[in-house]
Amino acid sequence: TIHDNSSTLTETEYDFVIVGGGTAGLVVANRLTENPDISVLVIEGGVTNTKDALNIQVPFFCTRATPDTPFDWNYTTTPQQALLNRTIPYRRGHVLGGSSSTNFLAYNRGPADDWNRIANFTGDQGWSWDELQPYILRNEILTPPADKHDFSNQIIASIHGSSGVNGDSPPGYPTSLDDRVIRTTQELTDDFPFNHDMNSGYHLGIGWQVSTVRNGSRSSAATSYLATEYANRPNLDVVLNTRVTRLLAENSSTTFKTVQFQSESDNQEEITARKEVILSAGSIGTVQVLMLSGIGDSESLASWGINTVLDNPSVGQNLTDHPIIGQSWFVNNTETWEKAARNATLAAEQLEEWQTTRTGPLRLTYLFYLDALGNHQGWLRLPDNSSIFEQIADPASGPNSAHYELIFANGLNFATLPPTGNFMTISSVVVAPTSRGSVLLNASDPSGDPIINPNLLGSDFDMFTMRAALLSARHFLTAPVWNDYVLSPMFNVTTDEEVETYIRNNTRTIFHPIGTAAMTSVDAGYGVVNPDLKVKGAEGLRIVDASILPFIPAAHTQVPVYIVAERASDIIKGTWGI
Ligand SMILES: Cc1cc2nc3c(=O)[nH]c(=O)nc-3n(C[C@H](O)[C@H](O)[C@H](O)COP(=O)(O)OP(=O)(O)OC[C@H]3O[C@@H](n4cnc5c(N)ncnc54)[C@H](O)[C@@H]3O)c2cc1C
Repeated sequence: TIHDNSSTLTETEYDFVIVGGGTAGLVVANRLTENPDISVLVIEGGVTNTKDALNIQVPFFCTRATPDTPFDWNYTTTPQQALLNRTIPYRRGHVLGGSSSTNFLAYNRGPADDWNRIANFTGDQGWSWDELQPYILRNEILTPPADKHDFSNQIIASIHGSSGVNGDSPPGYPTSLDDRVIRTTQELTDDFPFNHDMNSGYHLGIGWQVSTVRNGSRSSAATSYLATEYANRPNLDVVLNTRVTRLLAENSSTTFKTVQFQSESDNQEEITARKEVILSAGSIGTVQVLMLSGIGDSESLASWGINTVLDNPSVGQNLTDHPIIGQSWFVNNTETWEKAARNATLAAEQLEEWQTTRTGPLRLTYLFYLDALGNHQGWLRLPDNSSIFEQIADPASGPNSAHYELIFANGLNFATLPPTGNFMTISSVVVAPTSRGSVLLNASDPSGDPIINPNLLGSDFDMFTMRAALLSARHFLTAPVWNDYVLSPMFNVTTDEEVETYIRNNTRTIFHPIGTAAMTSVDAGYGVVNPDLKVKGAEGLRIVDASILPFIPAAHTQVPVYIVAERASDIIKGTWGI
């Protein structure tokens, strides 16, 4: 049952209490309640995903779901040193389904070596690519694209899940870029080879993007893992609009089975887990709850007026994220996003088409501004002889893992659309960054917004790679097939100095924070959780969300989180024999 607030909850104890009804939390809730004898409560701070939710449901409207909406926590970063001290909105889903309800829908499993590195680093081969295959398939149900076209030359259906929970599909509507992107992989094959399916474990090259879209609408953890048939389970309660404030340790021990939350009337109430509390509040929320509960670096906790229950300096450190920048060009084509963006009647017709048939351009994960996704992605490496490798060892997880990504979009992705002109945009993303940031509490208001510093482009490698990725996007457009299409760059950014200034002025985040409660081997001496995701030094407490990833995948992060949550559910079932 889904409750709007805690006043309608009748139980005060559940077998498991899950903090955060987001991407990971709803997977675990679903899997644990497959056993009718096990009771689960999910406590979600955000709002329902079904009211006023067009911006969540329509794939094309994904950039409107956040920021500055009730669906977002509306965080802001600290001034980013490498970005001329700019602060950046740091979007996080504040809604059932968490960030899977507000993200930009790209489906990426990451390269095999990303998972193998985690397995080797943690000493648990269960995290290896091969051993994770059943969990990858358990998550996914590949569905036909909205326009029902034959997609056999776009992705390899046989490597995708066909009986999982979370729907995805290849692009549902063709764009005028599609043929040209594919022709480029023929004209510049050495630099931009075609990859028939980037989710095979080998992701290098340019390929067709899969998105978490089912029947033309967003598929989120809320629409899939908490579909009506699951939400109706008598052993599952989900309470919305209820923020967890901290966990309480049992009489001066380090057993954390009681969750304190803020009720609608603003009282602090408590609920207890008979077996375990599972923190799934995401890379920001999870470590904030840990620190408010006295789990963290003791000196920092003292400075915030919080008694230390479990000293662990790793909590909130190791924040890793993907920086992104876009470049746009004027193009010789009127079939771009600008067409509907400048024509309210057409936009209304397209919305009507989506509402009646779930097809048409709105099916696309087109973004009206900021970061753009389109029908293709590319995963690419710096040349082996790049000068930066004289300074640092290759930070990618292996020789088949990308350093950067290109994303191709059929329009302009800036907030203010000029009155004339049609555009295309290629976004460049550093996907193997070496800079690390942190999430800390705010000394003047520890339970208010945390201090988030993703430290974007905070290393020489990241800056070097961003520059190379930006130039790579330009190189892509030197293929002859673009000659009659690309008219001129939107901005004249030519000299080394201009490129650097452009990067520092325009880089943002693609919202993939991970690593703040990192998983390490049992005897590592640092890190926050063990390979079974139990919090080091604590009893009754596990973490299942993006925060446990020790390294950032060279991938958009929702599918890695789904994979972690599927395996975690099995680990938890194993612990309790359920
Ligand atoms: C704007 C945006 C675009 C993105 N685009 C993509 C993309 O295209 N493809 C992709 O793969 N990934 C994308 N991502 C990243 C991906 O969505 C996330 O990595 C993933 O969803 C994180 O899952 P999670 O379970 O760790 O956290 P979340 O899904 O964010 O879940 C955390 C949940 O906990 C709740 N919560 C937090 N604190 C508390 C508290 N104290 N009490 C109660 N509840 C709490 C939150 O409200 C939220 O529901 C994007 C993310 C964003 C924000």
